[in-house]
Amino acid sequence: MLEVEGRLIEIIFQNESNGYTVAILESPEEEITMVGYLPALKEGDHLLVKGKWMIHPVYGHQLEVQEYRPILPTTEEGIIYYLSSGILPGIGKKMAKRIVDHFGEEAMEIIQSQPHRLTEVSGIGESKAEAITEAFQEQRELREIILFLSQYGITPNYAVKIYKIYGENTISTIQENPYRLAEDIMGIGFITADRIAKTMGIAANSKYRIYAGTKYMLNTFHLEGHTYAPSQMLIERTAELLKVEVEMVQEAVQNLALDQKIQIERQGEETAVYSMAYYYAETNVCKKLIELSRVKMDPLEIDLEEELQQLQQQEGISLAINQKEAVKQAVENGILVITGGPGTGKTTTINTLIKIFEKLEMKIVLGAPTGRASKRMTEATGKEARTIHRMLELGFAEEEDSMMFQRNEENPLDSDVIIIDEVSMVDILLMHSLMKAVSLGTRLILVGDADQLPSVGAGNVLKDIIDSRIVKVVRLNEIFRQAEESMIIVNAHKINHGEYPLLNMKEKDFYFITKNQRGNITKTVIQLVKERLPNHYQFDSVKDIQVLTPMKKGEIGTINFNKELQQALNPPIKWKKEKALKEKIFRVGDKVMQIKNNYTLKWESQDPDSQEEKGEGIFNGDIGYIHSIDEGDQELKVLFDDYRLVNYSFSQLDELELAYCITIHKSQGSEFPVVVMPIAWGPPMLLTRNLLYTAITRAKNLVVLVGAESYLRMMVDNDKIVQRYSGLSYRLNKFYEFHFNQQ
Ligand SMILES: Nc1ncnc2c1ncn2[C@@H]1O[C@H](COP(=O)(O)OP(=O)(O)OP(=O)(O)O)[C@@H](O)[C@H]1O
Repeated sequence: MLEVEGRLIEIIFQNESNGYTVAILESPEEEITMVGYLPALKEGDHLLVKGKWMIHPVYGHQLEVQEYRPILPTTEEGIIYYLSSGILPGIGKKMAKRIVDHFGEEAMEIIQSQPHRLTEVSGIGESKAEAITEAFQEQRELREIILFLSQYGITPNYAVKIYKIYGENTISTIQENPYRLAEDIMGIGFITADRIAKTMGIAANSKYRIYAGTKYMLNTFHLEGHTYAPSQMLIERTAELLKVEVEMVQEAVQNLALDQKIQIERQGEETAVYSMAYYYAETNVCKKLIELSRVKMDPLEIDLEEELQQLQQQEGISLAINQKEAVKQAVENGILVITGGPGTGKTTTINTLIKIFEKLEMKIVLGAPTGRASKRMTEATGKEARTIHRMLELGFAEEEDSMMFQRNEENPLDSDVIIIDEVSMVDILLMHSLMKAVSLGTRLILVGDADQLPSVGAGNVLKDIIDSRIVKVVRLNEIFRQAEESMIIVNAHKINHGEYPLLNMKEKDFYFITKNQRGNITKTVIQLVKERLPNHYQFDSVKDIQVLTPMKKGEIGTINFNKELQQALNPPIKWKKEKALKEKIFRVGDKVMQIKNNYTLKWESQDPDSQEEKGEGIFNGDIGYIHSIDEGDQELKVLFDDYRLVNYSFSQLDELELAYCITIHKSQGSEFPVVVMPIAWGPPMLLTRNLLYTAITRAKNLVVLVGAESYLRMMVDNDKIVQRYSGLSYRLNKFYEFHFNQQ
């Protein structure tokens, strides 16, 4: 291998995320073009590089760098160049020259080992000497760290993040226990830390590895939706992952519990293992639910019966018994759950409650877990509803650099009544945050359909509360005549009860098109979306019709459908700009979805009548359209909800996905005029009753299912709900039994 020492005089190109660089190195003999992964280098750096020559078809001779090491310059000229290159604060060319005039070729050595001597140079006082020494030290450390970590495939961006946390101890910390990276650095997980550890020669049965592996596995349970892991299962899965003895993991679990890193709790027959955050969330939610359910609310200064009479007359409706019951309980209790399927009058009940509380000039706050659900709630009630995150004022705390809710036990929501819709989507951590911000004496009304898919995050919150006997629950089970007109609603209830839906009734809104082959299913879905439904019903192919599917992969998965639908609805045209990202292509006009909550993404309103001109936050599940693509600025703009325009830098595009077709899981909390869904074979855990139920209840005007009826029946019959390990209902029931026995 060739070895060259020289000074980097020009960086021609540098990819910030992976450090790939093309640069010119000036060696005593010649100027060399070098290429390779050379992260965090700056012009002026002195390097020793090792590599080999290659000939690029366009650029000619280049040195392909395989290894490099920053070295300190040794010649006087080199030292002046280095010191004045901007790396050190307050040193320009003149000062650099003065330092070198004073110390000669020893200058670098002196700055490193006897920095106090810098004050010998005229113009450098104590504080300046200190600042120079510190910056010099930092530069050197950072570079050493970047180099050290690059051996393990860690990009410079992460190296800088790691350095910020461990500082000068970075290398020793990682050498001692690389698994700390997984705990301390956002974005580095157990798998990466384990790879580093292996390269470093850390033994497979090292206690650090087993601790970290156990925590990783526990977190995997949380990601799968469980608030705890059954102890035996956790131990076995971890031992299998790490390929170590079960006894070793058993010991690790005990030690982690002794160190209060995890919590072990006996729940009846089960031994439950919790991460601390989930343990606190679950126990505190439980405690708050009990407190809220026991508050004695002051009676309202109205005659409720009379008020309801008047309201019913005004609105021209007669509330069902259970709706009236819901209103009464909401008034009398600190907390109430109102649950029911589609068309059972939940929204009507919410509206009645709002009118009653407003008449008494009580302060009401409305919220829902997602952007789309809160928008729907706003439309249905005529009152502003916000996402729970907004309601709790998520923001940067002054002294922290992480996001926190500004509404909490010290600064609770200022409201007499809080109504939350679509509670089935609220997970245990969000419920915990909400509970903290509700003060006793406020009426909390939770509304939702417990038969929808459970929350994406861990927990079974709504179902557990309903099963608990602690919190008052009113079930709405009457389907109103108006709602009964709709086969979507009738069939949703049928499916929920395990009955097969009625298909293809004349002049109705629920259709099944039989296609037995997958290729034909895809073709038919595309025809429906592109031509048949728009021609027959005047629906807009892109804005009104949503294709939903259980899965991502395969012929009827989102990836394939999006490719096909994009080609059919928004094909490439010469003047239409596009941006390719891995396998995806984003094109102007494409329908896209934000796939994670981003609270800091800024939007500007395009609607002159809108009250808010700008704001922040685009949420998981928000759907928009690509408005423009600018290669020069490396930006792509998306218009959400017809008025919020958002700039995505190209590096943020992994937050977006094409949304002509989305998974049913992602559709939770949203509604669309038309839902088209392929029905075909898939993994049985995906072909379930409540997935089908969730899919069809997303449609307001029309459902079209395309595929084989046998699979439709299979879905209706498959009422297996993947069990979620959650201790909320156990805890609430324990309290109930205890309390009951006391009385
Ligand atoms: N007491 C009532 N008498 C007559 N019609 C009613 C009554 N309550 C609700 N409805 C009507 O039934 C339909 C469904 O009611 P609503 O929208 O309140 O139900 P929902 O449970 O919120 O439904 P979804 O979950 O589908 O939004 C509406 O058309 C509504 O006007």
